[in-house]
Amino acid sequence: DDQGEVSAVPQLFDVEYLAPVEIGTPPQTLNLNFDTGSSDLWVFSSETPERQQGGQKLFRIEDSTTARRLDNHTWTITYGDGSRSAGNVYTDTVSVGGVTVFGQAVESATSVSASFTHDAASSGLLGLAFDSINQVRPNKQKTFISNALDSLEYPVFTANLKKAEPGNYNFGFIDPTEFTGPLSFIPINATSGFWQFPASGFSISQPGNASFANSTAGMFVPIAHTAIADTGTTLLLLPAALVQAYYAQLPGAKTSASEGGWVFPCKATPPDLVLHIGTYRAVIPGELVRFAPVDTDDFETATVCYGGVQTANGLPFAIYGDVFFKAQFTVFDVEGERLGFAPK
Ligand SMILES: O=C(NNC1=NCCC1)c1ccc(Br)cc1
Repeated sequence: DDQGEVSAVPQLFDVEYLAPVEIGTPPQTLNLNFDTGSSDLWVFSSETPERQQGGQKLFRIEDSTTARRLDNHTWTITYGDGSRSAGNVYTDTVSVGGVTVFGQAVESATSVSASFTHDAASSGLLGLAFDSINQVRPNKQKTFISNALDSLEYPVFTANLKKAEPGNYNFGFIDPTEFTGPLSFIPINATSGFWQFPASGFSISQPGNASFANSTAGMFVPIAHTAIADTGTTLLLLPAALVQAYYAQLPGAKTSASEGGWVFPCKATPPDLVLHIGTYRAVIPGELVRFAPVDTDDFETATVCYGGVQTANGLPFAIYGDVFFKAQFTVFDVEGERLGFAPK
């Protein structure tokens, strides 16, 4: 019986974005991690072993009069960061932001890996990628957005994440008050099951100088890459050559084996990173690259900061994670298989 100390690292910085989901009858509200990088809706439940629970609110299956076991179906999933979960499958009524789906597959965890156990705030995940990569067997199940599509005014959802404060996801409409410039759409390739798109490279601009971002002053570095839009990943993970070229512009930036990535002096404000996506110029302000202090708990006293831009080592794609969505309002056009970006 493991009596070892379980140290909880306080989540002081935008590690993940949770939203309330109502499951069952009467509705049980759980905060789930909305993840455009996966396609399973799974929850900590009354079937999750106590030793693997870490304070999460549980979906109590036996308390829902509309929960139905999907016999002989199971699921198992491994995420890009190596975290894992697995279990049984039920169908039940699920509501998100006033949108209700009857008969939604709700995957109950009978096993979760340590990083999920130690994340008390998250009761599971709600996948928003394409049905093709749902992990229920022998019959794949549909995602919440796939099931909800016909009941939405427009077949879209949007992400409006923010630094150090709540953001929001909208389902079925585009709220023009949530972004400033024009929306720029690009087609995605859904063959992989992800929100996948090509990017041509990057340029650099001095912080807060948007006009500079569009001028030729910040030379364009043509490091083309394939990316996925993934709200389930915290950082912006890019090809090593691109990350190296970016941090080369930041005095004192270096890779740290102990911190597991690129770090730099906290006193410096990194240059803005401009990602070239088709004709769209996605400006990632340097203050978002200044992701978290490393040697203390606050930016004012820390000397070393951890970068919000890191290398997508060993991954098949670049991962445009939450750091990206804090800078760009994003439309996920499910029916049109397009992504729309706008500054905000
Ligand atoms: O798992 C992925 N995104 N979501 C989540 N990560 C951690 C918990 C949820 C992921 C998907 C595709 C690639 Br390529 C890399 C990572």
